[in-house]
Amino acid sequence: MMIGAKSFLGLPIASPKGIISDSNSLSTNSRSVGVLRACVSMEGSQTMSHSKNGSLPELKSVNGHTGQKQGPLSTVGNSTNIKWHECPVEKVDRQRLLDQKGCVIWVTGLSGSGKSTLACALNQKLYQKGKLCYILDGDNVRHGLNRDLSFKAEDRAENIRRVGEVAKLFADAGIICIASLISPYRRDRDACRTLLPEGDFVEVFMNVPLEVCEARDPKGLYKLARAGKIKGFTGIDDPYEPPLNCEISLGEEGTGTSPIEMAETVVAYLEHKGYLKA
Ligand SMILES: Nc1ncnc2c1ncn2[C@@H]1O[C@H](COP(=O)(O)OS(=O)(=O)O)[C@@H](OP(=O)(O)O)[C@H]1O
Ligand SMILES: Nc1ncnc2c1ncn2[C@@H]1O[C@H](COP(=O)(O)OP(=O)(O)O)[C@@H](O)[C@H]1O
Repeated sequence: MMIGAKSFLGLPIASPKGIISDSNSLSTNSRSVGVLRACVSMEGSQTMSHSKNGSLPELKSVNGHTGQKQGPLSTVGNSTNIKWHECPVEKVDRQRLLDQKGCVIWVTGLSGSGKSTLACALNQKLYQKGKLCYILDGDNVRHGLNRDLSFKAEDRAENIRRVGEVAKLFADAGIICIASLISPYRRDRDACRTLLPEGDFVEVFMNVPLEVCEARDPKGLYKLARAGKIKGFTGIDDPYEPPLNCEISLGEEGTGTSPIEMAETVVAYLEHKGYLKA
């Protein structure tokens, strides 16, 4: 097992290069320091305050530019002559409205490891706390946006890239976006991580052995894969690369065994890192 799992606030988690055990260890952990810095800079750059009558927050930064495209023309990929469009209502303003910070909870693991179940339990827990979440589930996204993609390696990579970009937009909207996909390749997950500010990408590994996933087999897919009726099935005849530096590894001792306990572990992490307030 590549990840050490320890505890913070009495709950075990894995840290990028070892262990986060309590707030004292934050100063020695680069990613955690990054989170703290991000939080400080968010505080420092607030552009909203609540209006005197206590209703909607007021924008401080309105400067009359309400649709101007500024800056030079760019070329990005195959898109030529494009310009970035700024708006005075920014991420920090949306976060103040929602009283939370946008981020991406990236849930990775084998088919049957409990990704969708965790995503749903986590969404419910956060909803009960008045926090806005949205789930991007691999199975669901493949019904629409990614219906053109197969399960060969390059299509899985494109699947992850698109979901990573969409998740980034949700985080920019101030929403806690839960992306639950097998996402079997480290390189693809790491590429999504780099799309987001330090700390805003929380990788959650469903550390459930293949034998357990196969015994669950709720859709009968492992049986079909073993019978050779599905080719390139993750864990059977296609690879899964477990994370080396995830923030949370569920399935470790102390992270809980039920979906609700696992969701509580993730909520405690988000609370500890300051994502459940603006
Ligand atoms: N060959 C193969 N390998 C793995 N999974 C397969 C395959 N074919 C179909 N399925 C079903 O597709 C679901 C996984 O989709 P994802 O988008 O999460 O996969 S990936 O991230 O692109 O690898 C996965 O859902 P989960 O069981 O929820 O993980 C399966 O239902
Ligand atoms: N923590 C858990 N403990 C026991 N069974 C679970 C747990 N989480 C999910 N399951 C069960 O495992 C099966 C697969 O869960 P699912 O969330 O669909 O996995 P995935 O999305 O990774 O394919 C389902 O039958 C689900 O009820």
